[in-house]
Amino acid sequence: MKTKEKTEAGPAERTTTVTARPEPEPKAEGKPAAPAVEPAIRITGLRKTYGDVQAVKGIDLDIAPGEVVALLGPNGAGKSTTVDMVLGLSKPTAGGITLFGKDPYIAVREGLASAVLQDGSLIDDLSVRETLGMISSLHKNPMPMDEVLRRANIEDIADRRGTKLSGGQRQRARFACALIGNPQLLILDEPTSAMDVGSRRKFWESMRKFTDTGRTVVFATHYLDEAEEFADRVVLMRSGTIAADGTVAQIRALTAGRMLRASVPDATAKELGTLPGVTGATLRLGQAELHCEDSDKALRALLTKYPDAHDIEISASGLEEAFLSLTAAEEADAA
Ligand SMILES: Nc1ncnc2c1ncn2[C@@H]1O[C@H](COP(=O)(O)OP(=O)(O)OP(=O)(O)O)[C@@H](O)[C@H]1O
Repeated sequence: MKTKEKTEAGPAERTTTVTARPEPEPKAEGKPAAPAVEPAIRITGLRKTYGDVQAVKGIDLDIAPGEVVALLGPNGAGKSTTVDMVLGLSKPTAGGITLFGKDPYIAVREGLASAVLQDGSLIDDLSVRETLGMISSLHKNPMPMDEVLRRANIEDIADRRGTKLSGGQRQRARFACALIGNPQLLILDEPTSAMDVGSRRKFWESMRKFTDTGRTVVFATHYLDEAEEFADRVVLMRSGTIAADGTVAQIRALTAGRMLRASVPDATAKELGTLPGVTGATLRLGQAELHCEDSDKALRALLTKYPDAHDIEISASGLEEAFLSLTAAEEADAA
């Protein structure tokens, strides 16, 4: 595993890159026979422009077979545009993509790669089972129907038509459509956005079983807890570039420092923000969150100035803080 930090010159293209590829697990018995040498996804110099909008500004990315990668970024960062190109649904303006060494269109046609997209639809006049049966007939090595229904947690709605499904049920049915071809690479664009808490949990349990078989998953999400819990690597996009790339721990570490939380009566965020050791402060209903470069110094200063402060907690900065800090850099660049 190698770690490297790189800061490029131009502000719009500035990139903090931690390259840290978790070694893929050795192949267990029964794992799909992916070609060992080819990356599951190789992206080189990828660009996409829509008129004046540069949605993707020249990104390079390798994803190894067996990796589970979360694609994060604020709205408009270029995640969906990248995913569409990876799946061969839209053409790059420049650059190249291969999936297991093949053109994306061919890899998808051969059933090597499959996707759950934000706006995919089902066939309204068919039941979920019938739709799955139809898709299954197009594939060489489909997953058995019972296994798909179980993995996608849709056994109870298999005989319902597409029109009779709720948003979360449709999302699970679309997941089943992606699974039925038995793909080695699954790409998910905000896969749980319409799901309730229970369905989200079941979805990720099922996904864990899927990746335990050595397959590759790339998912775009706005739920940082999903990335934190599930991904072994995070790629953070910002303004069409890759702002950070590494394990969750490495991305977290990009925002050095700690978070000090406390109940602080009679304070203002401005005063708290000027305490020694504190780099930023928020205050809501007496609950303070202090971003600290030196939490020991900050704690001493806090208790000296506010002896009534209580319920104090100090923790390492989380992925959310890293995300906010790395995307705040974008706002600063834009200003
Ligand atoms: N078909 C299109 N025509 C013109 N501009 C587009 C098109 N699709 C995307 N864009 C623009 O490209 C940029 C990247 O959009 P994209 O949908 O890839 O972002 P995203 O990271 O997926 O955002 P979100 O999290 O909101 O889904 C945005 O500025 C968007 O407005």
